[in-house]
Amino acid sequence: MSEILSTVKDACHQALDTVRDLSRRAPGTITTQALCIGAAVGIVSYLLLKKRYRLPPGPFALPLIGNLIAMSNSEEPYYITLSRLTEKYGPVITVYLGPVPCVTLNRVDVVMEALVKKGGDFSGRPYLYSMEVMTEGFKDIIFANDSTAWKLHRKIAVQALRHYMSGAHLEEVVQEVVTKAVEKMLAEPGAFNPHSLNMMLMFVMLDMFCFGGSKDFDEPKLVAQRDFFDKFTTDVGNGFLEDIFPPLRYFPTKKFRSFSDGLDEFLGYIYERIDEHRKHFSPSNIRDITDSILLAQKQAEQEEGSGAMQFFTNTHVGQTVLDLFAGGIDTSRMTLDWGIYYIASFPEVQKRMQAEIDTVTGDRLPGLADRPRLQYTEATLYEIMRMGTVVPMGLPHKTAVDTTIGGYEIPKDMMVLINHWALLHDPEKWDRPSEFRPERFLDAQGKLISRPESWLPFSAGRRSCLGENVAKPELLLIFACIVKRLQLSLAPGSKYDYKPGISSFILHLPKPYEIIVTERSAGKV
Ligand code: HEM
Repeated sequence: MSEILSTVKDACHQALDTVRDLSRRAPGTITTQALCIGAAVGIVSYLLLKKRYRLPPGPFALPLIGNLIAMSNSEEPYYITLSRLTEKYGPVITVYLGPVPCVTLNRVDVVMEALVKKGGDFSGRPYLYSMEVMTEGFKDIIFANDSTAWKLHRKIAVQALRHYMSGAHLEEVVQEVVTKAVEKMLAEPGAFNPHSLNMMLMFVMLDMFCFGGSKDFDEPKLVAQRDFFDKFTTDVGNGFLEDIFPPLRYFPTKKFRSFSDGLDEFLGYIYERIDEHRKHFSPSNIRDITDSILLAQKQAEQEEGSGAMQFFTNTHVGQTVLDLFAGGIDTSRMTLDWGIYYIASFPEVQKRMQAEIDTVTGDRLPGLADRPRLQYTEATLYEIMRMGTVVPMGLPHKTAVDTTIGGYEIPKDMMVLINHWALLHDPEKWDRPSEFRPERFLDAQGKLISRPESWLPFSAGRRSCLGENVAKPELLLIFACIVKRLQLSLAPGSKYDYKPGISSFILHLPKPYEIIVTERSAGKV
């Protein structure tokens, strides 16, 4: 009892100090008084929560606003700020997204403790209103909380991807789509920004994987979805006020209304494609990922009966397809933007890739069977992914129980973010982390070393990326086919810059740049 009293006394003293400070700075007005009272209430609750749970330390957070002002600082993305703050607070840092506390993990040992050693404690997803809307009530994989339905759909999606990887599909689709993209690049009259083309390359590719879609880069429906998607990921990456301040859900902001209108169209596109598949579905001819998921739905119905299908409705099917389609496009197209940028910026790396690819493939395009012999090219991909860090703060996790991390107590239902940028740029783990050096992934004989412990772009544990085994060979083949056919260089106006252009918690893109491409004589296949 006396401990609780002294905690309350301490909290009140600290709150009063802050209120006095605020009143001294801007005395008199009603707004100031309201701010002071708000500050006092916020600080008391914050300090009580902190004392009760020994929460990890972190920078001072304003009541209601939390650390949002510091986070929106355009000078430096917040994941880089957090990496610097580890010197003061250590690797586990509490920040406030508005009034919502959130624990960030900024070093590989605490990340592995959370995601692997105590995997079950950290495998939830926090409730986000915008994602509830997007996932039609969390009937998806990516944002669904740890549940029976999530486990089932994750398993089905892994099976669908494995089925797809078992044949020659991946290699054929990559070679065909990259050949089209290369033609488009060569048709550019001079320097051009490859962003839209990169995005379209991934859109066409995922459309073919998921729906056996058209290879046409100018297909109007696909172009419209691509343009929506670009805006959509920027909006989602910056978050919605509706997630933080619930009353706004009844009076949505313009940004939220535009998100929800675009989403209706995007979902319409996905469901239209699935409906077409249902009409021509045959279990003996599985054409693509959608067919694989429809097959799983049919098998579940035969085994369990229609009464047990509440976890496998048509909405679940639509959302699983959406997870693979959108999850696959977004991360890969950002990796492609970074990759083209680095390859064009570092001619000596490009030259080594081309020499390796030419030796291994002669006068044909690279294929999956070449992968073991494309060690330098694979090392370049890993370095692109390290430097590019396309999902810098990962996807949010949530604790399922009261637990601990790095010696701190973390209450149940706490949002937890993994700072992938910090792991991939940790100076304790990487020699000169801001330099682009693929050879850091090779041994003295030029062979790939085993995965460095701080290289976790796909995360780890129960929630780890289920597309890792598709994304790595797919991206390797894309880069290998592009540099086999083309010589890339930065256009005279574009200079290499280590700092990102666009960034948010789930977005990390280079500054807009232009390239010049020419056809290689050794690349004629
Ligand atoms: C460069 C490529 C990619 C990167 C860097 C990447 C990274 C990630 C990361 C960091 C997560 C969050 C893990 C966590 O919560 O701890 C994730 C989750 C996920 N990724 Fe990927 N990903 C990539 C490609 C793909 C592809 C190609 C697909 C599908 C075809 C995919 C599907 C998913 C799904 C469905 C999840 C959610 C898993 C769950 O919540 O259970 N990703 N990815």
